[in-house]
Amino acid sequence: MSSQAQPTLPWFKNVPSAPPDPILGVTEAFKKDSNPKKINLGVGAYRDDEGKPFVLRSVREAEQQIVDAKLDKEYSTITGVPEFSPLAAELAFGSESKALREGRIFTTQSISGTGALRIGGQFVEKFIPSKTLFYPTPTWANHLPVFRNSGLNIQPYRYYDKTTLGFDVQGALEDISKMPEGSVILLHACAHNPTGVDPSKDQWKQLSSVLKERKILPFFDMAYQGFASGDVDDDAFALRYFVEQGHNVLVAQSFAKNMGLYGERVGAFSIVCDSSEEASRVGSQMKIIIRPMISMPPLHGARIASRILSDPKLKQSWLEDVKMMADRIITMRAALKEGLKAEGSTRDWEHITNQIGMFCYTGINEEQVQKLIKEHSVYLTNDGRISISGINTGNVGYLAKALHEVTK
Ligand SMILES: Cc1ncc(COP(=O)(O)O)c(C=O)c1O
Repeated sequence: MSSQAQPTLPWFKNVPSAPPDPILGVTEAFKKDSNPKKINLGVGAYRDDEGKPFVLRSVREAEQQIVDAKLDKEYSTITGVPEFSPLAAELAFGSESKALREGRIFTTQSISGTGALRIGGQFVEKFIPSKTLFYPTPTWANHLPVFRNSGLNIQPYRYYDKTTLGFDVQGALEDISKMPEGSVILLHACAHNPTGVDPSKDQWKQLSSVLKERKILPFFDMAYQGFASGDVDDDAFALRYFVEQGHNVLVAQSFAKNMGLYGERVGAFSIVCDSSEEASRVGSQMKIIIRPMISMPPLHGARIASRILSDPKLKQSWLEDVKMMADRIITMRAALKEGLKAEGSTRDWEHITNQIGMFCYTGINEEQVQKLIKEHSVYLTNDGRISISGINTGNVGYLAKALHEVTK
């Protein structure tokens, strides 16, 4: 110990205040606003047409079954939910998946999508020598600290073209051509957050072939399976195609949005290997990554998801609700675009309905965002991203008016 050591008491006097989280900070500001017309377009948790949290019928029913079966007896004996990982893997990779049948995929329960990304990041840090992960620009704000805190060197690649408001395929391919062999690339499996812009099927095929040639390892973040098209299998196209093409991939899955289980933190992390023996080795390492982080995953939410995925009736009801939620988002996108037209806006708002999924990149600048917040009590992130889940038939007219006011 140095003799120059600072006095230790009081212990925390040098701890500075941290800046608010860019997304959760929006909700904090929203809560403080007393305007009855205020709208929260920050967080992407699904809301019904009255702006209330939505509990899926399948979730209610599965929860009742769990209570009736008195599964609480197992609370002190089980480590994680044994049937959950195979069911999650089947949802992601498809029941027809050859890799799955061959036992080449290791899957483990995780603390929702974020926890899956984090343990995946840690695995990359430990076993992929380059320790470098390329992320699309822009990407979900939390990706950066998740991977940085996993000890990775993170680098951007071009994804969104602000002039075409679409996927910058040329920019992405050019950047991929310069990625060092052995790097990892983060891909949003569907419903890219925040842009709502996904590659087309042909562009996915092109990406698959280029990434394979360049020897880049794909890490899929699948936080919105079902929210892009309303169909969970269609939304898994890119991931399943890559696996069919022989890629080894890492996958983070979240059930927060598509089952409305945000608070239960239900997720899974998978690695597609070359053999079942390799999957078993990889799995043994994942276990020792997870143990000191969370020891073991929680039961309740994963039990709900397992029941839904294994009971044909519950699964059908769930798939219908996924479709309903995705359709409501499409309807609200159209209503917002129509509302802006009705206000007399002459701006091009076509991208509102061209984009897919929970989020819409409005294309408005930071000054306009601040005006929306301060003058209209409409809350959103600084980059102009709005969560469609915060829009409903009751507030879409007010929102269109406010958006027109700040952009005319
Ligand atoms: C792109 C993306 N990935 C991952 C997540 C993680 O979500 P969760 O940890 O709530 O499952 C989110 C949530 O907003 C997201 O938008």
